Amino acid sequence: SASTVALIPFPFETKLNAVTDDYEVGNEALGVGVNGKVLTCFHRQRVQKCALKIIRDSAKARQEVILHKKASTYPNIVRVLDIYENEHSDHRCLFIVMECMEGGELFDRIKDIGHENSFSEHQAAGIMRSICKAVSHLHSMNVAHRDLKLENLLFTSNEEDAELKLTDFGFAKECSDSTKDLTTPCYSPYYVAPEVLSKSSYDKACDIWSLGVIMYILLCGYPPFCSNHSLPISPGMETKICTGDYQFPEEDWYMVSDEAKNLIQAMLTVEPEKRPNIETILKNSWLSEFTTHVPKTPLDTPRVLMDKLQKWDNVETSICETNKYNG
Ligand SMILES: c1cc2nc(N[C@H]3CCCNC3)c3c(n2n1)NCC3
Repeated sequence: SASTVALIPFPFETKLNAVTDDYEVGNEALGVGVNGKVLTCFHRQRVQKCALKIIRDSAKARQEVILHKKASTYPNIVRVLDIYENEHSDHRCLFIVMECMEGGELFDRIKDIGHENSFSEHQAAGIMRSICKAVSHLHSMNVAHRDLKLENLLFTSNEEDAELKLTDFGFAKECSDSTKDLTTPCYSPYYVAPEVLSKSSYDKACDIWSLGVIMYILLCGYPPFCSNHSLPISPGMETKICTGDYQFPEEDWYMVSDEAKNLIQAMLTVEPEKRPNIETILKNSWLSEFTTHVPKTPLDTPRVLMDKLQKWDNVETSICETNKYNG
């Protein structure tokens, strides 16, 4: 059965004693993710509040833990403090102890801001810069996150100057460098299939698309692609995504700068091979000079449209296969 499949060993020290030896586990659920819940926990000696994510042990779970731990030394990534391998309700589980992000999800901060005060293009640029820095760290170590969304971006505190960090590596994947290293002996050029040559480098490109969707939502409060009825995804919506069919409705976008719109358009390029990479994105003037350059025009985030923005937990959205573009 799956549980007897040989599991890849961890390339770092994990703890085999009970997590409750060292932490008192709170019963407050901080959040619920695709593959596990997040609780509060308190270190008994250090008297430090942390976040605890419990996932059932499997090859996929180990991949998530290994990649998150590897990335967690970077500033804009949620820090992993301890990993425990424990039995839990007679299943082998992995307990990931992380720094507790007291400010909650970016998703909720946008909804709150939508109802309280204006949310400036300047603030949106600051947020995008933090997210792009996290993504550039990941891409520099050839890891694609593949699940960039407002729910996976968390603030360290509720203060104005809180830091924004990326979490949830359940879909993350090591991917070969975008400039395909044709010398690696993993395939013979005569026999290599097109998807082998192209697929892996597109994992990073899919992160850039998600950044475009996040930036669009930050600036107006609703997503560029949504299904007309309340279903999470619909054939009409999938067509709009695959053909890059979205608009900047004048009534919500007239006060947004052209630089911002041009940057979104670049990130929402349908062909992955034509999409700019994260280094190019970070050099964009809207991001690099946002301290002086980006206008501070207040956006009146549309309140009525905020309801369109919903959490899509546990929805397997059908992503357009890259080979549709090759057709
Ligand atoms: C570390 C990790 C973490 N994850 C959290 N929530 C997760 C739940 C699943 C979707 N991504 C975010 C929350 C947190 N923290 N802190 N604090 C408040 C909510």
